[in-house]
Amino acid sequence: MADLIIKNAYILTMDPEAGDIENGVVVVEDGKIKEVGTSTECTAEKVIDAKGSVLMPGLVNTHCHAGMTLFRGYADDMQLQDWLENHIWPAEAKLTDDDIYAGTKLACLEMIRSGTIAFADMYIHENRVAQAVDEAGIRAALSYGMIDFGDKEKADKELEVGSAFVKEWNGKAGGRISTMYGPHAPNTCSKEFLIRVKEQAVKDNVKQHIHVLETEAELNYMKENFGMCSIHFLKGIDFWGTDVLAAHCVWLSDGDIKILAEYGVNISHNPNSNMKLASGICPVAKLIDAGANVCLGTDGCASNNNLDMFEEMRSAALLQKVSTMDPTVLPARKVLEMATINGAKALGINSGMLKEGYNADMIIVDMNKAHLAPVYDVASHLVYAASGKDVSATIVDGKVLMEDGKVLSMDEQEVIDTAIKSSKDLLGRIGN
Ligand SMILES: O=c1[nH]cnc2c1ncn2[C@@H]1O[C@H](CO)[C@@H](O)[C@H]1O
Ligand SMILES: [Zn+2]
Repeated sequence: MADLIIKNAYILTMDPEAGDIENGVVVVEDGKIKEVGTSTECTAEKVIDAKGSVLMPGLVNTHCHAGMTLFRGYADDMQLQDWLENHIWPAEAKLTDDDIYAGTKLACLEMIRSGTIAFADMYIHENRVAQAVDEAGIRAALSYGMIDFGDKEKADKELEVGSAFVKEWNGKAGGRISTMYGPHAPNTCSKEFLIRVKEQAVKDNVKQHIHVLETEAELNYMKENFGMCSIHFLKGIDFWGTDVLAAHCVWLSDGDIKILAEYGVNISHNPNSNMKLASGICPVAKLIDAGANVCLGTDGCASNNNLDMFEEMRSAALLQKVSTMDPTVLPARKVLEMATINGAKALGINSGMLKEGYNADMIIVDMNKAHLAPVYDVASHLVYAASGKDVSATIVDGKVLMEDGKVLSMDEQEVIDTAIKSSKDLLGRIGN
C-alpha cells in the first residue's frame, strides 16, 4: 500500500515530457513520487481529493535569511548601506540563539503556508536555524554567513564556525537539510578568505552561497580595489562553478553574463528586495537567453517584507517586462520554471517536478476563489493572479505539513507568539 494519493487534481507537472494533466492522480511512497497519471491501481493510507485545485511542485526560495522575520518592518525605506550597517548589523549583534530559532520557526511557518517546500539560507547562529528546519519538516540548504573584512583572526574564526556547521548538519533531518559555505560577498570578504573558503568547500564537497553585485557601490569598490568587477574577480580566483549560488547579480555587463552562463553558476534573482532597496534590476531575460540557471528568492524579511514566492514570481515577470519594455519576456511558464525546476537544480535537490522518482515535495492551490475565476490558463493565474494565501496544502518528503489550510507540523499560534515575544525582548536589548 502506498502512503498518499492525491486525486482529481489539475496537475502542473513542470515535467516537459508529461506537461499538464487535467484530471490527474499522484501516488506517493517513502517520500518519493511513485506514479503520476490519469488513474492508478494503487491504494494508500491517506487519500486527498483535490477537485477544483491545482497540484504542482512546491516552490523553492533560493535566497533567504530566515531568522530575519524578526526584523519584518523594523527598518524600512533606507539606503542599503545605511540600512545594513547602521540598523540591521547592530541589531543582529544582539540576537540570541533562541531569537534565531524563534524567527526561523516563524519563517518556516510562513513558507509552508505560502507553498515553499525548500529554501537556501545564509545567516548567523545557523545551528538553531537547522533545528527549526528539522522540526518544521521543510527542506533547506543552510549556510553560516561569514564576513572577515580582511581581518585574519576573524577569518580563521568564521571559517571554523562555517566549517563545523557544514560538517554537523549536512544530510541531517532525514536528508532534508544540506549545507553550504556562505561567504557573505566579495566586498565584505577578503580575496585570501574567499580562496580559502572555496578550497574548503571543494574539499568538503558542498556548495557555496554568496551575494554578488547587489549594489553599484560593490561594483565601484571592486573596480577601485582590484581593477575589475566581482564577476571577473571571482573568475580570477577560480570561484565560479555549478556549485555556486550567487544572489542578486544586478550590476552585470554583457561579458559578465557570458561568464556566469559559461560556468553554470546558479543565480538567485530577488526582485522585491532589489526594488525595495532600490538596488537595481537583474538582467534576467539576458541571463536566460545566455543559458544561465536563474532561480528566485525573497531575501530576508527586512527587505521584502514577506516570504511569499507567488509575489516574487509576479514581481520577476513584471519587473523584467517593464525594464526591457518588452511584454513578451519572462512569460508565466518561464517564471514557474525559475521557482521550481531551476531552484531545485541550484540547491541540488531532486524536486521541482512531479515525476516518478522525484521527491514528493508538492503543493495544492485552491482555485475556487473570486480572484482566480474564470480559468483560461492555469500557469497565468499562478504567476499573475494567485498569492501564497491560496495554497491549501503543502507536502514535503511525502509528509503533509499543511492540509485544508491547517498547518500540522507545528503549533501555529505558539510560533507566532514566541516570535513576537523574541522581537520585544530584542528591542529592549537594542534600546529603541
Ligand atoms: O540584501 C542584503 N545585502 C547584503 N547583506 C544582507 C542582505 N540582507 C541580509 N543581509 C545580511 O547578510 C548576512 C548573512 O549572514 C546578515 O548579516 C544579513 O543581515
Ligand atoms: Zn541576502
